[in-house]
Amino acid sequence: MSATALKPQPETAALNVRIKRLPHAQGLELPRYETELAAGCDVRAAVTEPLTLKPGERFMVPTGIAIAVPPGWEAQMRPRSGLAAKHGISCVNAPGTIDADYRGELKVILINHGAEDFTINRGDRIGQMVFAPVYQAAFEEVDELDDTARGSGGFGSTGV
Ligand SMILES: O=c1ccn([C@H]2C[C@H](O)[C@@H](COP(=O)(O)OP(=O)(O)OP(=O)(O)O)O2)c(=O)[nH]1
Ligand SMILES: [Mg+2]
Repeated sequence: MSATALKPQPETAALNVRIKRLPHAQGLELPRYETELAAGCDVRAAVTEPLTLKPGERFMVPTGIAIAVPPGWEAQMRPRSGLAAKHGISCVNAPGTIDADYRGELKVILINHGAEDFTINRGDRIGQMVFAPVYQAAFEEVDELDDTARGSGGFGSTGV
């Protein structure tokens, strides 16, 4: 990759995404990129009252928003590293997959891997969405696949 290609390209056009605020998200910030070149935009908890996750507990936390991901794209719902490092909070299904044809409320399936109770308040930034291009595969059934050096070796076959 050339040095030019490695430079940030702030002029890159953003992806247009329609977003709908649901009634229980009144007054909440919409997803936002916290820094100029952030990959993920933070989504907020649209809980009406504080929600406490005990160690080991999980909960589908509402975000109060619905989006229309453009065809050929997906949104990934990912954990925030600060919550993970400080409190052991993650997404059970990380990265969550938001399909381009999904129109329901976005939820963040949080789990408390920490040793302490963790309380989520209305408006807390609980996850981040990353938009990525996707292809659907056109599967072609065959009797044999081509040989490779790896073959069927996997799951640690190259050592640790
Ligand atoms: O973290 C997530 C993951 C998924 N979803 C929503 C959007 C996604 O398009 C839909 C279905 O997700 P997925 O395909 O991962 O779940 P599934 O268990 O396969 O459900 P379905 O049968 O509805 O596809 O649920 C979220 O709101 N948050
Ligand atoms: Mg699915």
